[in-house]
Amino acid sequence: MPLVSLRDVRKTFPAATRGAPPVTAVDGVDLAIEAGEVFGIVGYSGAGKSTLVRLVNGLETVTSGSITVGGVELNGLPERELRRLRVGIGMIFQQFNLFTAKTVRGNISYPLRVAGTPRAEIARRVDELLGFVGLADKADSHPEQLSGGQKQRVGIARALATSPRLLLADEATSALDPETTHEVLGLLKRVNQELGVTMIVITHEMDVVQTLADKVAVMEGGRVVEQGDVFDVFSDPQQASSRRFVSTVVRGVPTEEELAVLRVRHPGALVTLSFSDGGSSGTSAAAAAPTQAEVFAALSRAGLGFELVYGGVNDIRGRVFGHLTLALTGPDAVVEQALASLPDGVGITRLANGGPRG
Ligand SMILES: Nc1ncnc2c1ncn2[C@@H]1O[C@H](COP(=O)(O)OP(=O)(O)OP(=O)(O)O)[C@@H](O)[C@H]1O
Repeated sequence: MPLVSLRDVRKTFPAATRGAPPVTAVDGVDLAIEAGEVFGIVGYSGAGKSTLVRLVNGLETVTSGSITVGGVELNGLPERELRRLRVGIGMIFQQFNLFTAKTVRGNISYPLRVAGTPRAEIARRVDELLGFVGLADKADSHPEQLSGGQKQRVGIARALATSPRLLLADEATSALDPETTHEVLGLLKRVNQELGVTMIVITHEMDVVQTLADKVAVMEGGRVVEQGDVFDVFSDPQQASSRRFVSTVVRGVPTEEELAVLRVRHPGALVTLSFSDGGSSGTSAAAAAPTQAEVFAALSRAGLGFELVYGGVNDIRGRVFGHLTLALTGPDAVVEQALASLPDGVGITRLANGGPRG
């Protein structure tokens, strides 16, 4: 049985102003999150991601549908039971949400004090957590004396204080610089792997999904438009709306603005070739995918001139996919013949000349 299960979940908020229609923030979502998994939820701002996690920890109630956590149905659960359930769910936030008047120790011990844990036990647990997040020397500091990364480590330690099975992270690294993001992601990975904590991670950052998540759901307009294994969804999204979102976060796909510049600079045929080598853990189909060298050799054999004008490679836990945009020079017939001669397994997107755009 999944640890978290959502069935046809809807959440509608009343209109903010009189006469305006109500806002459907979550619109018929089905998800199953297995114990031990890191599940990413991605999508544009306003897609309904935050509302979804607030429903999972019972901070909001569903308008219709069902959410179970550890087999317990949240809908209609009395407040006391809900509070008990929340002890098993940690949450971390973009802005850390630390108590500024409390020390690091005070922040981390807070959930344990609320839960009525004996003093000696609190002291022992907080020391353990300070060690785990690498802040033993900051126990008596106040949040304003800490860097952003250190604040988030306190946030993580506080969220773990009651030993939850589930951790919800809402844009937990979005306020951090890339290096600090990397550190915090490393810590979250340890939380999953060493402590076995299941995670739901909301993010708009590719690095986060790439580093942490096993599975991902793409949300748009309150709906999950696509979900599955991270590598599959990011290397080969099946739905137009997830393709649009994915192209904004993966490396190697030019933005509309960049494309406009490329089209001016390279008036001939422009194509993006997509590769997916699958890597060591790839499926047999992915492992048989052509290498870039084979593709370049096929283009040369066809007598086509080409120039690499844009590109990038994405590595998701050793499985690699990438996009290369080439400006092709040669008569139309040769371009067509060369593209037709490319080995199977190479995605071809025409960006200019002789086909649909984008
Ligand atoms: N309490 C509320 N009352 C009214 N409308 C709300 C409320 N909370 C969220 N919404 C609306 O629901 C929709 C989804 O919001 P939500 O914050 O869940 O999206 P999101 O994907 O998390 O976006 P962001 O990344 O910007 O936080 C938005 O249109 C938002 O304005």
